[in-house]
Parts: sequence; C-alpha cells; structure tokens
Amino acid sequence: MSRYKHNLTSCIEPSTATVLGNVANCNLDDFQKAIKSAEIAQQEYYENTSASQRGVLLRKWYDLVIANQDDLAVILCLENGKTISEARGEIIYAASFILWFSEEAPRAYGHTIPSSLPDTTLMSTREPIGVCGIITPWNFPAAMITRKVAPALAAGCSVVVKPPSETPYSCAAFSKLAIDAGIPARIFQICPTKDRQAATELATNPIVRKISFTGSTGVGKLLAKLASQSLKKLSLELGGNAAFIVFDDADLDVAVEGAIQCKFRCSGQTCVCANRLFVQRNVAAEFTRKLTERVSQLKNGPGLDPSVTQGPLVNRSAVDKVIEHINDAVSKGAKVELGGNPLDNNPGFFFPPTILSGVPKDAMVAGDETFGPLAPIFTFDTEEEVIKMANSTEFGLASYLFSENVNRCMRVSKKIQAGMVGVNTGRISASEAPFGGIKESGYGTEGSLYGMEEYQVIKSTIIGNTHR
Ligand SMILES: NC(=O)c1ccc[n+]([C@@H]2O[C@H](COP(=O)([O-])OP(=O)(O)OC[C@H]3O[C@@H](n4cnc5c(N)ncnc54)[C@H](O)[C@@H]3O)[C@@H](O)[C@H]2O)c1
Ligand SMILES: O=CCCC(=O)O
Repeated sequence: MSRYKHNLTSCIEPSTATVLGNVANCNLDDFQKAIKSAEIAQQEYYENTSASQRGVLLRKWYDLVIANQDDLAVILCLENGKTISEARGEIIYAASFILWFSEEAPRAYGHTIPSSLPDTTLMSTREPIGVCGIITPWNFPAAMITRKVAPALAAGCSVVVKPPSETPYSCAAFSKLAIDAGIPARIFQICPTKDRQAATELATNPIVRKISFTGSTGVGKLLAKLASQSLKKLSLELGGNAAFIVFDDADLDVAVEGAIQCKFRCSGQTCVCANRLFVQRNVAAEFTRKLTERVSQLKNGPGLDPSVTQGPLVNRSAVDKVIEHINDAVSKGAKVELGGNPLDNNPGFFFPPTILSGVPKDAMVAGDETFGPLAPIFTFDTEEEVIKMANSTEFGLASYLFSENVNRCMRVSKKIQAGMVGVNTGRISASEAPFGGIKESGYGTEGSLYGMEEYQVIKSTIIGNTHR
C-alpha cells in the first residue's frame, strides 16, 4: 500500500453484501508522491540490475506465490466472490505470468544492423520505458496485476498500480510477496482508491511514460485522451462482445463444454466470455437442450463452499444489468429455457445461470456486454450470415467457433474480427498466448513473446569510425 497518510474506504464482500474490510483511499498527493518516488527508484533499479538478475527476482516472487497459493486463493475468493476452485485456478494463472516473464527478462534481444553509412556500426537495444501506470479491474484481481506488473519489472520499469477499488486485497498480497522476494518496494507501488479523479493522475502526470489499463471501453477512451497530452504509450484491454458460433457440423457435446468454460467462468464476468451464442437453425433445439441440461447442474452459492460452481456477481448493479437484458429479450420474443429470476432470500449479489432461446437480433444483449451468467441463443442459417452477425459489433476481443470441418474453421476464424479466436474450445487464455483485442476492444498485446515489448522502447545506437 502507499506508505503515505491516507483515509480508509470499505470493500464489500459480494457473497454477503457486508463489509469485508477497509483499505487506503489514496488521494492526489499520494499518487504524485508514489509516481515521483517510482521515477527515482526506476533509474536505480535499471542501472543496478542485469536482465537476468531481474529474471531471478521474478522467479523468487513466483516461488513465493506458489508457496502461498492456498491463502491467496481464499483472499481472492472472498473479495471477488468467485468459487474457491476458480480462485485457485486464477492464482496459478496469475503466477504463470510471473514465471513466463522471469524467463523472458534475459531475452530482451536487440539487433546489430548492417549499416549503409560508411565506417559505421549500427545496433538496436531495448530499454525500459520508465514509470508505468497500471490500472486493473475487479474480475481478475490477481491475474490482471501480474500480466502487467511482471513484464514491466522484467523490462526494468517501475510501476504504480491502482488496483480495483472492489478487490484491492489480492494486489496487496501479491505486492507483499514481491517485496519479500527482494523486489524493491518503490519499484512496485500500489495506490488503492475510490477517487477516480486522483487516479487519473496516472494518465496526466508526465513522469508516467506508459499506461496499461484493463477495464471498460469508456474509461479506456478517457485515459487515452488524457494520456495523449504527454504522448504516453498505451495498452488498452477493453470490453468485449464475444460471438460463440456453433455450426451444424460441430460436435455438440464439445460445443456445450466450450460454452460452460467461456460463458459461465467467474459467473459470466470475464471479458472473453461468450456474450452472443449463434447456433445453426437445424441443431439449435438439440444444442439448447444439451446446454440446458448441463447448466442446470451448476450451483450458486458462496465461493468458499466447495460444492458451489457459481459465485455471486460483483455488486447490485451487475445483477440489475442481467435482469435488464433478460426482460428486454423476453419482451421481444425470447423464451426463458433456464433461470431468469433472482434467487430468493439471499443477501449476496447472486443471479442463477440463465439460458434464453430464440433471441431476436434487435435485443439489447446483441450489442451490449451483459457481464453476467446469461447465455442468449440466436439462430442463423448460413455461414455468410453468421459471420456478418458476429462482426456487427464495435468490439473485437474474443470469439469462438465450433465445427468439425477444418476448412470451415480456418475460413471462418480468418473472417472473424477479433483479437483472439477459440476453435472447438472455450478456453483461450494462457501466459504464452498473445492476449488482446481489436476495434473498440483496445490495442496492445499482453502475455506471450510480445508482452514485454509493451514496456520497452527501442534505441538505435549509431557508432562512427568503427572500421579504422
Ligand atoms: N479486455 C480485458 O482484458 C478486460 C478484462 C476485464 C474487464 N474488462 C472490461 O471492463 C468492464 C468491467 O470492469 P470495470 O467495471 O471494473 O471497468 P472500469 O473501467 O470501470 O474500471 C476498471 C479500472 O479502472 C479504474 N478507473 C475507473 N475510472 C477511472 C479513472 N477515471 N481514472 C483511473 N482509473 C479509473 C477502476 O477503479 C478500475 O480499477 C467490462 O466492460 C469488461 O469487458 C475488460
Ligand atoms: O477478463 C479478463 C481476463 C480474462 C483472461 O485473461 O482470460
């Protein structure tokens, strides 16, 4: 946490709608001090560590995360509401980015370039961009931190992190373990706050050279506008509206499992969740029946109960949005196949997994991400028609398609406008897989062999008189 004097603000536990605890509510002064201190620390850190030493520090951090994975999972489960098994999975996923970038750190290669200038040697090197502002959402309180912080630290940058105000504890726990691993505290600063105005300092302060943001498209656009004043480098991982396409030549059981994986993960609150399920007309009834049968086995409840598969949503307005999308679709002719009504007598922000069939093209859910456990099924007749439907959105994060015809899989995945396409799988996320969107889902690539570049600048060094 910020080491400066601050007020406190409370966090709500989504399973019970009661206060989980209090955390610092950093103000503008806290952000400015953290940024200044991160600037001084970054220069020392980069000058005093080799790339492989930074890799070793990250490896120590990874080892501590693995050693503490059970406690980290409980923290994550309580603050976010996701089930304990999902929380354990997220901790391992979060740790995988630290491990990946511990190995990428020493591989920040440059080039020697044949020079056309006489008597000259030309080389390119990669240097850290400087102080990075990191802003993350509540749905993956651990993995969104490590997917950004690990490559930044590997590159030799310092970070000032504004964790999500709903779920700041995982970030605090990960940062404590990083410091225990030997990463200097001033290199990895965290400023929790509910004060959005204070947090925008990360976008406006000229010391910050890079913003990496995951969250809504509206806030992403605001940050991009503010950051343009000092021409910061940006990575924006924003909203999605993923199409999930099931062709009549698909293995429907594989498609159903894919839908479970990507629609109901974190109770539907994942940016790569299927938002629109397009099923070819002649298999729509069978797919709907199979999906309904499978989804009816899911169980809502507090995440710490190991028999629970679906935790609560993050807050009341998230529940209200699901209800709004259901009511709108039903009023336009959709049929409720499963769920559809809030759970009775429950203090938390729960909503049962819901399936709608016969959803019309003009339903609100066709254009707006629900971010909840609603699976709306639309039908289509031809490949051409479904590609058009899938692409008729300003978003382009992830999409999924199911077919046993390899030519169709290649052809359709090429035509889908999305940064990531899952073919015959609902699971696309891994530390080695490039993660990022196109269109209004943002730009920049996280994880993978490209992830560290986002935190680097390329320097050209031209040395004359080298051939004498
Ligand atoms: N592409 C992705 O990887 C990804 C991942 C998770 C969520 N999302 C998207 O995010 C949305 C849900 O998350 P959310 O409600 O937390 O989004 P949000 O944009 O409201 O908040 C994201 C983060 O930005 C902070 N923030 C908000 N306003 C700010 C400001 N003016 N200055 C600085 N920081 C500010 C929030 O406190 C939070 O930490 C969904 O639309 C979802 O699709 C995208
Ligand atoms: O919701 C955003 C991130 C999800 C993921 O990394 O799979």
